[in-house]
Amino acid sequence: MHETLEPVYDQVVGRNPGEVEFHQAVREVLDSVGRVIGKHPEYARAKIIERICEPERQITFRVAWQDDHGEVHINRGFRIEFNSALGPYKGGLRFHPSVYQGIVKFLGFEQVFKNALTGLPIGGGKGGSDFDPKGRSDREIMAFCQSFMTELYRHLGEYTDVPAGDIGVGSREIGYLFGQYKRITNRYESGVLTGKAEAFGGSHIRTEATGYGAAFFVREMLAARGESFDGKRVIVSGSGNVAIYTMEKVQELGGLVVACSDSDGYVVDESGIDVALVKQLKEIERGRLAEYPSRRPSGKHIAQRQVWEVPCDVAMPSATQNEITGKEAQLLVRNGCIAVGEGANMPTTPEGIGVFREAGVAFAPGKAANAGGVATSALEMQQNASRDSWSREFTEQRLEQIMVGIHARCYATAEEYGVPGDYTVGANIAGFIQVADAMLALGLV
Ligand SMILES: NC(=O)C1=CN([C@@H]2O[C@H](COP(=O)(O)OP(=O)(O)OC[C@H]3O[C@@H](n4cnc5c(N)ncnc54)[C@H](O)[C@@H]3O)[C@@H](O)[C@H]2O)C=CC1
Ligand SMILES: O=C(O)CCC(=O)C(=O)O
Repeated sequence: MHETLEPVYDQVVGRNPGEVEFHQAVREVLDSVGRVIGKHPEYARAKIIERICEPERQITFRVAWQDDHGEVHINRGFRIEFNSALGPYKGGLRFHPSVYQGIVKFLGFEQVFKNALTGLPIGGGKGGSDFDPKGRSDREIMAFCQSFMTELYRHLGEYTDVPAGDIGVGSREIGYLFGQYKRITNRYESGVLTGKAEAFGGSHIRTEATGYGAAFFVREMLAARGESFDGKRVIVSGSGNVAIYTMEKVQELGGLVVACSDSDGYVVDESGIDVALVKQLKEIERGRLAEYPSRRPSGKHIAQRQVWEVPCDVAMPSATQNEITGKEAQLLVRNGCIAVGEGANMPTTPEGIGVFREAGVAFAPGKAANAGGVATSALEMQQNASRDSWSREFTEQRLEQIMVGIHARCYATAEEYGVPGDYTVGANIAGFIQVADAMLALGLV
């Protein structure tokens, strides 16, 4: 890290004790932007880096709700409104028992740079709760969402803060959240949430966007090395929203997806993962991957092991943070992996990234590779603002153009700063400069 940034990092650690994921995300960005500091003394004078690491607003609240047996539960809700220099705070909500301030803050911080990379007018934020949706009935999910929104609504607005989904939050939850927002405010404010169902203001392709976008980004990254998905063995972690649509698009682009996972283990299917079956198991039955082989005998379920042990050419981590440490990265490299595209947010630890860098593996960081989701959310906001609804084909074309553009921008920035092919540095610097310039222009606020 640039020597002038060490004290900034120490201050972040001191002011946010115990929030290790947030520290990790900040360190990665500061490691990259040290290259910018010498060229732009105006950023240091205006303390842009110190300001960019401090959320504009942090909201924590109680969420009380009742289960189907009448028992009362208390969860904690969060919204980190990180940076609004480029537009309203924009970023998803995560419902998972592991959620605490440090996770929401790291996600909000990453979101600021990711959203800048899309080139669209959106600031960065993130939220969620330690609520565990696993095994809950529809009515319980609705009760939780209504209670969550009953507090959060006062902080939201299409020009203020616009949440969407993330782990544990999909179009069902967004529907319940929107319904409660509309009821409390008596406003049909379509653009206040994205990821809505197409029946009431949702955009075509938003469901698919993060996964499709990640596949487009990796296609571009492979092309930059004279490679393609054609005939490549691909493994994907997770089997949720991002994983499913990553697999779907990779297969369309000629890759052979041979494995995917959930928190109980993984499925390997040498004839190619049946994505329609994974959708049925996960999106409709809300069940487990362990049931896959009983419906498709070419598949084998390996319990309590990690998908990274399956040999592949391309790995696309699409479940959660820190799932590839140095150890898993070494295993992937040993087994011949040549490219990694992060569908999840921060799934690779700094040690893992180091292993890939050393081995010359093409590596697409989440804040670039998974930006298609939030970019399509911004397209949803555009459609809502103009009371319009675009076709599926047109929306997917826009998504593809945006991903090609993000790839080109990260690639060119890495070259400009003397680290050709390093998309981590390219993404961090390109996103940072855009936000920093806007912050300078907006004055000391
Ligand atoms: N939904 C979206 O549009 C976007 C999501 N992301 C990121 O993609 C990742 C996946 O999100 P979604 O697919 O939306 O969520 P999801 O809830 O649809 O699926 C999550 C998947 O990850 C697995 N998983 C979650 N926590 C885990 C843990 N602690 N250990 C092992 N497996 C775990 C689950 O079993 C599930 O298969 C997250 O990192 C999220 O932040 C990034 C950009 C946009
Ligand atoms: O679509 C959005 O607003 C949020 C997507 C998101 O949470 C993410 O990019 O991590």
